[in-house]
Amino acid sequence: MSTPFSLDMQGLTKAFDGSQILRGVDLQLHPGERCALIGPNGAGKSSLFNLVSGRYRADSGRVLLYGRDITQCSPQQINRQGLARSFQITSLFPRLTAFENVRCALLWTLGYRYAFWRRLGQLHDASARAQAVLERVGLGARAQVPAGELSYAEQRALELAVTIAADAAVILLDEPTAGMSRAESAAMVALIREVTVGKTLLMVEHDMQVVFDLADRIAVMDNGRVIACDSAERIRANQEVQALYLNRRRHG
Ligand SMILES: Nc1ncnc2c1ncn2[C@@H]1O[C@H](COP(=O)(O)OP(=O)(O)OP(=O)(O)O)[C@@H](O)[C@H]1O
Repeated sequence: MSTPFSLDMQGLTKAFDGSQILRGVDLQLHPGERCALIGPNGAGKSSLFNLVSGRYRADSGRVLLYGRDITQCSPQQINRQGLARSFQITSLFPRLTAFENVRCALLWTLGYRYAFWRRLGQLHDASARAQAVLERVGLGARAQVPAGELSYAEQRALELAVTIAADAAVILLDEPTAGMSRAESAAMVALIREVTVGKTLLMVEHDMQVVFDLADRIAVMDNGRVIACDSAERIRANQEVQALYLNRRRHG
């Protein structure tokens, strides 16, 4: 059955040790749109990412990727079906070069898709692609530098390269500009915009400047639910969202 949604989250719930963390998350994303996921600490944003990318199993509800149910799939199966989640810097291999890190990610995604993966031609393809992806994120000249020796901003760009390497249609980024200076953050926003053209982006982000610069829609999570998902203008005017952030300021 055809679906207008690239990513469709329906009634997702998850509890840990008896405490309900996700309480019925509904969120639908269209192909080609960029959506920022915001909300207070503990709202459930990372848990939702973990669930959509297969790291956690939902207690109930469904996740559809271009209409295909991926709720019970493993992270690698989900990845191979076209959803990539950003790896944190901590999951880069610091002693491997930038090039080797991207190539490893490609092999992980593609490795089982082709029966004759070990054929030299395909290894060569992966190498060429890894270099091309590094060029795209501005790290072409840094390809042979160990990841651990790159600057912080370069490591974040490498993290992005690793995420987009296999050309997934749906990309989940977790605070891609956290810890960056304003200038680095602006450069990262430009880069993300460029590499996600035509793709679906769901991005957890606390920096509202980045959110407003990049997102077509903003989804607001609170207490395990998406309470609103709309344009920046409408989210700003949304009374429930205003109350959430005003309350935080008063109590936080
Ligand atoms: N594996 C787990 N086991 C137990 N509790 C968990 C687990 N993962 C998340 N939680 C709990 O779920 C709640 C929501 O956390 P989550 O990290 O999803 O929120 P968040 O919106 O991403 O917050 P932040 O913005 O601070 O990262 C927290 O109370 C957290 O302790």
